[in-house]
Amino acid sequence: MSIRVAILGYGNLGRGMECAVKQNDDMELVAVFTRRDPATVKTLTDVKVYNVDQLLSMQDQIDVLVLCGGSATDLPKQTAEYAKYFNVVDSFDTHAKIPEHFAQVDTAAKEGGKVAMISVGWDPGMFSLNRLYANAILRDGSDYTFWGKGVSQGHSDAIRRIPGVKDAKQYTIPVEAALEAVRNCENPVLTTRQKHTRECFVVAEEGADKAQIEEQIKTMPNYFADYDTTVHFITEEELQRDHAGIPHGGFVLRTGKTGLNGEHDHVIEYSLKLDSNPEFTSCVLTAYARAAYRMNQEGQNGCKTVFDVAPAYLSTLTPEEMRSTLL
Ligand SMILES: NC(=O)C1=CN([C@@H]2O[C@H](COP(=O)(O)OP(=O)(O)OC[C@H]3O[C@@H](n4cnc5c(N)ncnc54)[C@H](OP(=O)(O)O)[C@@H]3O)[C@@H](O)[C@H]2O)C=CC1
Ligand SMILES: N[C@@H](C[C@H]1CC(C(=O)O)=NO1)C(=O)O
Repeated sequence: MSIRVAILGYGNLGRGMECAVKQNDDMELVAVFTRRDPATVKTLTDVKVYNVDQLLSMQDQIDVLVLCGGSATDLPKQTAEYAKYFNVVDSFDTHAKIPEHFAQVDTAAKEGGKVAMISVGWDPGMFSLNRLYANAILRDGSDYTFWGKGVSQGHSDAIRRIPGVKDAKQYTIPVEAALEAVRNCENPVLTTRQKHTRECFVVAEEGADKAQIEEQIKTMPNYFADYDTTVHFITEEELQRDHAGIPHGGFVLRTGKTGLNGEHDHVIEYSLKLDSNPEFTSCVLTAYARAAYRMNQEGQNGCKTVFDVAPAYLSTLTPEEMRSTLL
């Protein structure tokens, strides 16, 4: 029997989920839910679209609800709200607020006897896993994470939530000299500001106060305050013409030493090069949706992160197939 998946929130990630579920023949997409008028939401497939006020009435038709809202303002409310009723997966990526989000979602999921997986994606998500593996293995070392150059969906979403902003895209740009020093095993000590810069392209509403929008972006805690940030105001046409894609990627690196006197240097590197940040992130969400369903079927409940999920839960392979093909 297929795992019945539903989506709440139809934006870049929602469209990515629509594609990702189609690539998994043990799953079916049963519905898309939106806070808007369903008639205004045009999907890629013939999946039915409902307003979110229909969601609870369809509880018995859904095995896993994937929350595709924004981390800045949607997921802090929605994940805990629906974890009481559904197995849920979200991509919450406001790193500084993950402990608080975990606590709220854990209470809700335990109350409902459901599994809730938070902060699933690539960072947080796959990059988190690789930071943990590298740190556990190379005990004497230094960790580094670099993103881009590419479009951060979380940062773009955060800008779009500012009053007076009609649309926006944010590029994260690694400081090449910092990346080179890390790859040369120089083990540099780098501040947040020394690793990345951020460049924003913003379409302002007619008559909006651009100086105030720029100030709100540059001082935004957890997103921009600790970075050197540039803001460009452009037209909707220019945004569509010059910034239509959502590519991204990055590296997790750990450089470390072994030997009784640190005789030998080692570099662990995990990298991603993504044509579509939302479509890749949705593929990660889909694998963890499978895991959430299976873990709940075993009687597990409460909030989980990628650290709590044994890899076998993610795969469609049988244990024998895994042992014969992946070991
Ligand atoms: N952990 C990770 O590695 C990653 C995490 N993310 C997270 O995913 C989040 C979502 O990103 P993304 O999908 O790009 O955000 P979007 O802005 O595209 O969508 C967010 C929500 O906004 C609403 N929305 C979308 N389009 C419109 C529209 N035209 N008019 C009105 N409302 C609209 C939708 O809700 P509704 O349908 O209810 O209106 C949607 O769920 C990011 O904030 C980020 O935090 C993203 C990438 C990687
Ligand atoms: N969560 C990020 C995924 C990566 C990208 C990123 C950044 O560019 O700052 N941080 O983490 C996203 O929303 O795209």
